Amino acid sequence: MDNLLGRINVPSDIKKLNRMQLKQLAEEIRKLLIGSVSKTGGHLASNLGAVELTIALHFIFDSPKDKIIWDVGHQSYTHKILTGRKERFGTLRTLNGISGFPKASESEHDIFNTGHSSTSISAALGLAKARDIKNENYSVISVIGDGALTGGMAFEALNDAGRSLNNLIVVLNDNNFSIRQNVGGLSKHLAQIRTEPAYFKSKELLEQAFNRIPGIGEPLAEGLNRIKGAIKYMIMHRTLFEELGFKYFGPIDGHDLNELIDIFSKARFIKGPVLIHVRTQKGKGYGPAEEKPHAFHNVSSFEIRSGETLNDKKDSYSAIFGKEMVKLAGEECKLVAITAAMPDGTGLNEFSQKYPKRFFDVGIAEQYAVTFAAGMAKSGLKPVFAVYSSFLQRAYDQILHDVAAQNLHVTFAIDRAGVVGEDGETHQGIYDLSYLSHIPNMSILSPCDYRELKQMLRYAVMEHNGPIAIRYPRGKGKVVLSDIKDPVTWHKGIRICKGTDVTIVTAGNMVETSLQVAATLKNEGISVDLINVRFLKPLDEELIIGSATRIKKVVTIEDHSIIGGLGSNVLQLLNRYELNIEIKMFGFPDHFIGQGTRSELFRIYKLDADSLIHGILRLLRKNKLILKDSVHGVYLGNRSKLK
Ligand SMILES: Cc1ncc(C[n+]2csc(CCOP(=O)(O)OP(=O)(O)O)c2C)c(N)n1
Ligand SMILES: CC(=O)[C@@H](O)[C@H](O)COP(=O)(O)O
Ligand SMILES: [Mg+2]
Repeated sequence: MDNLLGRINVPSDIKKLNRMQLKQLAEEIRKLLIGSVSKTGGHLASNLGAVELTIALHFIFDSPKDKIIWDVGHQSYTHKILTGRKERFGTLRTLNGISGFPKASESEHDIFNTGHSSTSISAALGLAKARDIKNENYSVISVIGDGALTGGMAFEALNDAGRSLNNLIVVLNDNNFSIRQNVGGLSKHLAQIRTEPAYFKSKELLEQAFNRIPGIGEPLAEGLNRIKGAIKYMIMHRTLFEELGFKYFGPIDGHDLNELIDIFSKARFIKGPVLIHVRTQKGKGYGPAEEKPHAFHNVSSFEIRSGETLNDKKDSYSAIFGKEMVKLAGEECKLVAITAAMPDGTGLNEFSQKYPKRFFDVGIAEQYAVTFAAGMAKSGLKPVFAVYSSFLQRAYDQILHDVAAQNLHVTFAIDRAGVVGEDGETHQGIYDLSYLSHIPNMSILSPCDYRELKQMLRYAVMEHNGPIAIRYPRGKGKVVLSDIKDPVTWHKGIRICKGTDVTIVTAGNMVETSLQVAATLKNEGISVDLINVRFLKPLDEELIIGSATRIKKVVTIEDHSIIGGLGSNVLQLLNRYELNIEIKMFGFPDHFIGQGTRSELFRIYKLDADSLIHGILRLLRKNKLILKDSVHGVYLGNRSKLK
């Protein structure tokens, strides 16, 4: 059979295909998606469900003149394939490869960068308003999933869009699934529309129906009209979207190209905001993904025949956190767990099964989750909100205003803290310290291994009182990193090894790297005073100042942005005590950190052990601690490191 995908170089090439060919194109794209994502990993299930939807959009609309905005953007792979990136598709999510999310810098067809949920309707409305002010003529389309629609921002935009006089198209891609089962009243509303479509009718259809009834059809008197309205409400429901001012079309079969093309071709000429409700199946066309859409939401590389991945999810900080939560819940009946649509990713699945009444999935609603937790804490419960670092960015004011200002005992289990890797810029969790450390009352910890995570969680829930955050990275860690077993005590750090030449202040996953650095430097005759602060806030002033004043050379190492991170906080500490001590900070610089594996990113940003050793040696050389003909003969053999 003729390979149709080979003929598609720009989206307008699709318009040359007939309906049968479009169907074939969909199958070719599915094959490419499965084959390629099985190697690179990625958001397979969502993309398999959006193939026909994307083809139909590009068949009717003229990208980039018409502007398509993908909410979250994790479902934009077919769009990428159809807009000139099929040859590079094998580089998806890899270092210097194409992004797993829309990126304006990558293509003119990627109108608006996304990655975090529920932004597309706001952005689309902004673009549509700008179009109208500038008297331009094009369509603006937001494609949003049923999960993303649970985010507050989506509602704020729907509320405003409902009064728009000009065309704006919202395509609701409803697969009845978020990363797991979707939750909440809205999800129920959508399910009702899906299963009882005749019960819900658009206003236009209702009007037509009533106008056909003799005697009522002609609007003879206002009174009659009112009666008509009352009857309508008795026998029919309108969708929420119509109540908000949208013209509603649906539910449409999102895998039927004819239906999709038909509705899109009409929608572009309608005045005012339009919502097209499309039903799709997450994972469509690939058995294992249809069966377990959650497992193929963001899958690592897998074997196509069996659908099996090599990734052992049980060996991760998230899994250890989840296990410890279950244990703690057995001891403390006030403990409750909250997630914003991420029960799998945060490790809370077992908790949700064992303690369903104490588990709350609030949907993609981080802001609400924080204030919800504040309410619970106010009433004496001990809420733990497990959330990814980058998604908690959303809830800054709720943390400050609702939790910290009232000194409420809410625990923030901040997963994916530090660089996360392949998801790239939007997902790197390297800003949480910057947005948390300046908040009064807040304590922040970071475990260096699984044992510390368990200790810290226990401390946070059982002993602490007030807002407290524990930040830990994506993926695996060591079970036990050092034999120091000190209990977690508020603001106390630990000295892992005592030294005389340089102080290293670090925490979390960078303790492991710093241990390697210290061991190599020791071989070279440099002795490191290695401090694991454990508490990133408040810092162990005595320990840090003691070491810094004794050695006078401080290095900080962190998996975080330098600005507002551990190094900055140590510098402020030295400044507060008016100590003029040299400090060198190793962390991420002031620009967005792109995609790549975590180890690639550490290497590029000189946060791997080798680069850090090199950096510290340079610093010491500058300080003339290491002389050209050092007494430590070893240096002579390693002088290249000092250049
Ligand atoms: C603010 C924010 N919170 C959480 C996430 C993580 N997340 C990414 S996709 C997703 C589910 C989206 O569901 P839906 O919109 O229905 O898309 P589907 O995958 O079902 O196609 C979640 C929770 C995110 N990207 N942004
Ligand atoms: C699109 C999105 O935001 C999530 O799907 C995220 O990619 C999940 O990341 P993890 O794989 O780290 O859970
Ligand atoms: Mg969905």
